[in-house]
Amino acid sequence: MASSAPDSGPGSGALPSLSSSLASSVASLSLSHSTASIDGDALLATGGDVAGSRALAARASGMISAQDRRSMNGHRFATTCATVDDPNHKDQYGASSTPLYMSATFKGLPGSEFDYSRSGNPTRSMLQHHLCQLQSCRYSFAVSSGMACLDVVTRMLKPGERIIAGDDLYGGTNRLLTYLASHGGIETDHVDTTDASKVEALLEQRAQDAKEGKCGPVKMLLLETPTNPLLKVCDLQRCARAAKDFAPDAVVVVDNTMMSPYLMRPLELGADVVYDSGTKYLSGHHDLMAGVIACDREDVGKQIAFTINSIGNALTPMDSFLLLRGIKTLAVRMDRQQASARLVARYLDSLGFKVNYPGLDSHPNKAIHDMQAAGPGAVLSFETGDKNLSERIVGATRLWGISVSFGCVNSLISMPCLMSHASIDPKVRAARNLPEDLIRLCVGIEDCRDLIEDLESALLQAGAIRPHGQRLAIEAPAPKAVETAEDQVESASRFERLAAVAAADDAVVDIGGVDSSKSQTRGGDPAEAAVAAATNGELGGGEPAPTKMVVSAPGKVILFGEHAVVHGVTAIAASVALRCYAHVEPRADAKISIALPDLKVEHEWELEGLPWDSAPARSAKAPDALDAGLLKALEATVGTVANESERSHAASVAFLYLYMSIAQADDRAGQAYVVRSGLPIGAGLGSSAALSSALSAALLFTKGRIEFDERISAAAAEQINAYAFLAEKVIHGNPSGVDNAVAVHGGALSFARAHERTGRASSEMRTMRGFAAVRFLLTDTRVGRDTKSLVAGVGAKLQADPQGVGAALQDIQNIADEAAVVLAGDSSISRAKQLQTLQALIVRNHALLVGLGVSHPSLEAVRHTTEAAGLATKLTGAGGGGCAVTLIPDETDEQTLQRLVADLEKQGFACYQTKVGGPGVGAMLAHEQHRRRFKNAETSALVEGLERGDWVFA
Ligand SMILES: Nc1ncnc2c1ncn2[C@@H]1O[C@H](COP(=O)(O)OP(=O)(O)OP(=O)(O)O)[C@@H](O)[C@H]1O
Ligand SMILES: C[C@@](O)(CCO)CC(=O)[O-]
Repeated sequence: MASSAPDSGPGSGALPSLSSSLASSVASLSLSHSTASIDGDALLATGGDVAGSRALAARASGMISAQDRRSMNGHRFATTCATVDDPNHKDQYGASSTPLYMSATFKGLPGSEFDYSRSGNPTRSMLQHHLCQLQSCRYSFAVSSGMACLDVVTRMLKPGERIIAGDDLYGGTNRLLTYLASHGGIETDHVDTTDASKVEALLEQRAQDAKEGKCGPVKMLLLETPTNPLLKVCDLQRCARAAKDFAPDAVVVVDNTMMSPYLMRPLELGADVVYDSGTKYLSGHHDLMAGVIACDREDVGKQIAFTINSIGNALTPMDSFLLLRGIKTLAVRMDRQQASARLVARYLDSLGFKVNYPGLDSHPNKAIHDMQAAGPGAVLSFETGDKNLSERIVGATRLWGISVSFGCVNSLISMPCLMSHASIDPKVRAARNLPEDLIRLCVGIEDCRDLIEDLESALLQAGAIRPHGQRLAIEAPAPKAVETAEDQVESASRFERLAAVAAADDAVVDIGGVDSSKSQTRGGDPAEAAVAAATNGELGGGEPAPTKMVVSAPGKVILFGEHAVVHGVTAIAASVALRCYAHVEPRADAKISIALPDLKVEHEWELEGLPWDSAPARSAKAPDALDAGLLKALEATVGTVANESERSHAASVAFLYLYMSIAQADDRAGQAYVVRSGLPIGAGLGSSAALSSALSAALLFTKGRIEFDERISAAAAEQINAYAFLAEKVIHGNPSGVDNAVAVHGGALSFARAHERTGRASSEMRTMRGFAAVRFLLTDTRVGRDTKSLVAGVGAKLQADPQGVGAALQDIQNIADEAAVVLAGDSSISRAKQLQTLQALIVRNHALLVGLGVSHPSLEAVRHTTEAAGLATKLTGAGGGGCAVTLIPDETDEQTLQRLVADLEKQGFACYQTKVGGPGVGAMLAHEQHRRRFKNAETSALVEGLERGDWVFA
């Protein structure tokens, strides 16, 4: 048999026993090749250059499969894994499992095999013997971690000597090498090891430098393939040969953790030392830390044995026991994990992500990898193009645990730049082309269908992909039932990948309220969002208030809880991709004007003619309630204008109310506002809240009440929202605040207002991450109605029948609670189940709204039509006409949808599918002194167009 690790006696520093057969010669024993042979290693005794001849044999025959390869004991690998048998350590009771010797010391006469566990422990000896069998080598050592392996092997070097290593190393490896340079005088040159010619050139260069006394000799070539996390592959044999040619004294060390001895044997490819983090595949369960070193060279083996005994980092008995147990299933685990990893890689690849995995034909060094390894392994990484998007994907997975490390039976997901490689300076990461958006996947043994399903739902939820046909033009293949993992991979064809920027726009935005640390608002339309980001990112405090700008805010769709939310019940709503735009610029005269082209109205007022006496006292915060005196005065001001429609009258009063609440009485600078709506007005999609939010933001910005900072800050958003709520009150009477909360914050949220009925003291908002991935069809009945009177109507009903209406409100609260669980985005409910539940809740909620008297025959017609197509519909917003919302399940094919839309349009309704969960209020500056700050051409062009007057608001 092969010997186990040479341990040494306590404190002696001398070489310890090689095996129990040599138990008598403990402290003074020296290693030799013959002792290894004596120890039963007949299979290994192939001559002086064992590793070299193995390498030749391996290359000549091409790599044999991982399953077929035989171990030194003649068995195939999986058999060897499961068969722990050390003839020199037979258990006295015939225990089937290796006993755990939890003993620091052993009694006995000098010369006994074991005396002190730092130097030797029976459980560890069994493990090391087993590792020799698995790795087909003579010397194996088990230490406390993978990093401990590197510590041990680098201790072979002296100050002044050098290391050459790859440039895509594990963060911990990098950290230790940096430490060695600063504290040990051992410098490392990093090189792109995927290009062997670069390794050769550097070795040659350093050999020359050393000869000329410019630097010390290279004493170690440290390789890792495939690398972690980019899965870059280097030609081990060619690099090892180059080391022998140019730096014959250097040891070639390979970190084989990604492959494990099952898939790759670097000793057979010319390496002198191989180490594995045993924490990973060897143990497989993430329940221990261990490192394993293998080598065949006696001189190196001796040095390693000396170091381990001296520094005392040999593996503990307990961890040795656990590692031995884990190793028994290495082959079966790896087969399963690798098979699943291949499928996951194919799935992501077919969605169009850049996937790094040597199992894919697209891998640039696949041929080299296939020559030296028996499989691609179970770690892969992919890029999304956007760090935030990656964070959302990682956060949205449920089965994939967010964790560093790999090799566990459970699947893991991580962002190396934030986790395992965070210790590498960001500049160094950038220089080494480590993408900040990289996501690493470490595939476990779960059912691959579940893994892909979970990944798919996270990608959907994060806005990285969407079902084909979410924009009506695209044909979507009908979904196939998922029976096999292959079916699951094919499900990728049902989705299209969203461009990174668009994806960021699609995604749900975190909102303030409950978690203020996440409170951020974003810019508006895609282009506008870019402008807002570019602009806001550049303007610090102290900048003059902008004078000319466009502000926009989105409408909303309420999925559950309209009307009830006015009375304290929770509503669930999300922003839609239709927006209201407010353009403001200075006027030369002391007048203020507003144009409302959608309602064909324009107003102009002398600033001095406004009822300033009724204006509220200036306060830092928006007042909670309307000032009845000011309202009355403004109604009179607006009311003097002839031909005013009721709608535009309300909007005009709301505008003046905001103006006088935000501007100072002594502010004589005139302003001209133009407001345009991309939303149908008064159709239940929150046009009034979008108008109120856009006007509130435009006034607060231009009057210097809030500043541009890094984006629109949480505090600024809160101000915008508070004033928008005032304007909503003017238009709406008794709004709950949900519409303006969505318009300002964007995203998707559950909202409950403060209300005495429920005893809630302040309003509550929570992000609903699961909303973004759900598809909706909005149908506008084109029946006009007025939210103010509908809300008032429900209020009157509640007063007349507190019990009956109270019960309905409670039912709606229950619906919202159930929906919140489904839409929170972190439940363990499958997507199909989620959509089914939502459909049932939609039906229930609509029935209750009918009971509240806010439906309309046109809405019932929409509902009947969609019901016939098997889809659930409810009114959305105030009802009484306006819009209905229909949930479109993933499996709805495009033809069915087109037929439904045609059917609805035939009845005179207007249909559109819409994205939900996009950004909230956004601002675009046209401020001369800031123009040079705009970052990209697209942004500058937009602003120039605005200034040239390309934007027509009439
Ligand atoms: N672009 C606009 N121009 C002028 N007034 C507008 C504009 N957008 C909204 N409004 C004002 O908002 C009112 C419509 O608000 P209302 O609350 O009745 O409907 P909504 O907000 O579209 O629907 P819901 O409140 O059900 O979501 C209009 O009567 C008008 O006063
Ligand atoms: C009907 C209602 O619930 C929604 C209007 O979009 C009123 C409100 O919440 O302000």
